[in-house]
Amino acid sequence: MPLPSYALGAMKASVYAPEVLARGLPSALRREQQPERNGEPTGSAAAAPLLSLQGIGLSFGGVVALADIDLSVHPGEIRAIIGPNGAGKSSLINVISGVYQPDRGHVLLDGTSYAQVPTQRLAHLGVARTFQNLALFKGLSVLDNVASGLAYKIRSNFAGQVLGMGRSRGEQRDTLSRADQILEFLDLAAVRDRLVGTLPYGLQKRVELARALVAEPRLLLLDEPMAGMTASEKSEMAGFVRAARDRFATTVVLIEHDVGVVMGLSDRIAVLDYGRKIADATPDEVRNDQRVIDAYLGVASDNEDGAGI
Ligand SMILES: Nc1ncnc2c1ncn2[C@@H]1O[C@H](COP(=O)(O)OP(=O)(O)OP(=O)(O)O)[C@@H](O)[C@H]1O
Repeated sequence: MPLPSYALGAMKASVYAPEVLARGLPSALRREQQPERNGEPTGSAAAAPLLSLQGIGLSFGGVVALADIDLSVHPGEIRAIIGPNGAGKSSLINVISGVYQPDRGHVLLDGTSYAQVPTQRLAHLGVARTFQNLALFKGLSVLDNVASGLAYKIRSNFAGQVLGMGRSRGEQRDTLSRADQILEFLDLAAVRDRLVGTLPYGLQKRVELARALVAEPRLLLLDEPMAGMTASEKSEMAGFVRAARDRFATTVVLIEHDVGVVMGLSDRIAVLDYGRKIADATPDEVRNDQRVIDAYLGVASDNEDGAGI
């Protein structure tokens, strides 16, 4: 479903307006609220990376979408990937989720190369994702949509499922119970039996998060989770993403246009520009990185009076 024009306008404005990037963030989103482990933020560089990208290159005809991208994301980290329009964010998340095969380089999850694992088996490795444009079953209930996030685990055969016999009955009970737990966790229990298509857009985005989370993935990929949302919905969603990381120890990689929200939510931020990674650092470092400022403004800013991202 295409995003409403007001949402696109807001997203582009947030990309190009440094004063938006520098704005104050709701206290619920401030980084000091994130959990610590032995005095270090969760996702510290001390642990081995859960996700590693090594020398990723991807072209579409003559267009270089990604060039020599390295990325290491550690367990429990919330990592944002940002960049101006056309920078390569979607291409990168599609490479990580196995939708695109890179022309060059390797994607490793816990040391295992994706090249050795068919894309459809990523869920079994513990990878779940949401999509930029909602990919929900609009004619099904919220509960059924969330339960579908566990479909890859159903082992019973088709006849067993249709007849509600044997192992399938127990599986069904377990699936629904887990879906109900996630609905409770994401404050969606009140709309459990509503058809997804009848819900406001912001709630549909949250249902998609619930469907990805129900399998308790090790790696959660979020493709513009706040796109089209109001400011308060974005703030709420950021809180849920952080809560999900805390509760399930999930590692989160997200791309998002609203850099103001990203700054408050992420442990580290990788910045792409024309398919290259130009920065990979903490929000504070990224905010003050001249290459990043230039990429977003599209001009050198020698005469900036300290206004950073
Ligand atoms: N399927 C495709 N076919 C041809 N070119 C593509 C395709 N997907 C992406 N590109 C090109 O690759 C480059 C990177 O695009 P990508 O969509 O990954 O950037 P992005 O940072 O996600 O942009 P946006 O913020 O506008 O969504 C762009 O030049 C784009 O036109």
